[in-house]
Amino acid sequence: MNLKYLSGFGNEFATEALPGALPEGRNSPQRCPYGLYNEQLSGTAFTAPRHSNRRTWMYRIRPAAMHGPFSELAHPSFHNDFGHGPVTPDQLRWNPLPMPSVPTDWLDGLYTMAGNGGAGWGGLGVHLYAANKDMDGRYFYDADGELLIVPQQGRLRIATELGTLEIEPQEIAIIPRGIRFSVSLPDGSARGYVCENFGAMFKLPDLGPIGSNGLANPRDFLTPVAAYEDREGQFELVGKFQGSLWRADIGHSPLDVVAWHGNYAPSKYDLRRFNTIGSISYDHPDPSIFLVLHSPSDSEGVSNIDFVIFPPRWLVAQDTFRPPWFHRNIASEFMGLVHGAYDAKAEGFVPGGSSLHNCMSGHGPDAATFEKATTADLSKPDVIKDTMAFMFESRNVIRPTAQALAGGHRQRDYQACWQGLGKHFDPSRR
Ligand SMILES: O=C(O)Cc1cc(O)ccc1O
Ligand SMILES: [Fe+2]
Repeated sequence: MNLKYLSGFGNEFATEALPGALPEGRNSPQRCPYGLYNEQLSGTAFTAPRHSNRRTWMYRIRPAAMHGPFSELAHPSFHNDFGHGPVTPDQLRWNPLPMPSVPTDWLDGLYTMAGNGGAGWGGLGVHLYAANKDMDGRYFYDADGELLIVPQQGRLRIATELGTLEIEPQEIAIIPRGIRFSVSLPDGSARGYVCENFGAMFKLPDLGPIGSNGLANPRDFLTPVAAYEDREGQFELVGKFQGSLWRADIGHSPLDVVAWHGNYAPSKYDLRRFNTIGSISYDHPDPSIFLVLHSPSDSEGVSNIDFVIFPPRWLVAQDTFRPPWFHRNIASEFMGLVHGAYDAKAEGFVPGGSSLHNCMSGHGPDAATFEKATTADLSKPDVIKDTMAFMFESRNVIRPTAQALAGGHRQRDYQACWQGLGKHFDPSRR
């Protein structure tokens, strides 16, 4: 099936899977076309300013209220328990999660690595997934946060209330809080990362002196057209609410929206479309130049989450150490690698792997990268090809979970990558 999309970031979209299913000139007619129910889904306060107000009107076969009672659902590895006690300032790194050895769907395959805050007070959850089974007859929604899904291996077909989107590695999907969806795996298995955003919805950054184009361009965000399932059976609805999972029986597919209009909708974006901007004179700019999306906080210029990528690009800066510099930040950085190699790490940071450098913990290029970059011939440009790393950066410390710290995929020798850095200081030589 060829999927159809509407183009634009946060636009007012209108789409119908049956002609005339969207009422004209009003949202709540006495009777909706085709015997549908209407329902509003609000993602922001009713009175939020117009430029940030997000809501969608759905015309559906049955209202979302129709399901059995919820009971708590145990999940061994997906949660928002980021701990309260001491947290190590160590630099941390992990290998990819092993693929499951038993049939595991996307929801069951979620594994929480780190996070801060929670539903209602902002922050983020950082999760991995590794799955090998479709969520057949299972539907999920997250009442706690918006989901930014970053596949690393295998495509995801995400059937949502508002239509179906498919993403492959180097693409991302954004699923707004509360939207119900079900994930299937066209390649049979899949692995990747999820950022659960407890704060303000992701938006495109202002461009300042860059001008009116550049970085992620709004027209490259794609939202699915309306598509509905008219399907009855013994299905399961799983909700994430206040950090816990809840399940309810549901006798029909909740993906039964025949038409909708509004600006609160899932979207996808191909990271390869990012218009990368960098230095063409000297020095390595701050990584904010690679900002794709951010979740703002109440303090101007300080993000709840910055989603930053490190895409293929040319490095031409003169008299410059071209890779990322050594640094310590007020912000905390969780990184993942979707494809290829990352320019600050010669080895050890592998596709599907993760690293965490928290507030004020020193980090930067490993010894091999430092050696290479300080002796490189700068008369020629370097081209960084076949790479796609990303960072979830947060204003608050990203606390690793107990399972991530104890996990078999943790690289306990990570700090060794800096121990080979030689002492080059010589007071007699400038
Ligand atoms: O730590 C990292 O590798 C990410 C990063 C990259 C960069 O170019 C500058 C700062 C920064 O935190
Ligand atoms: Fe960093």
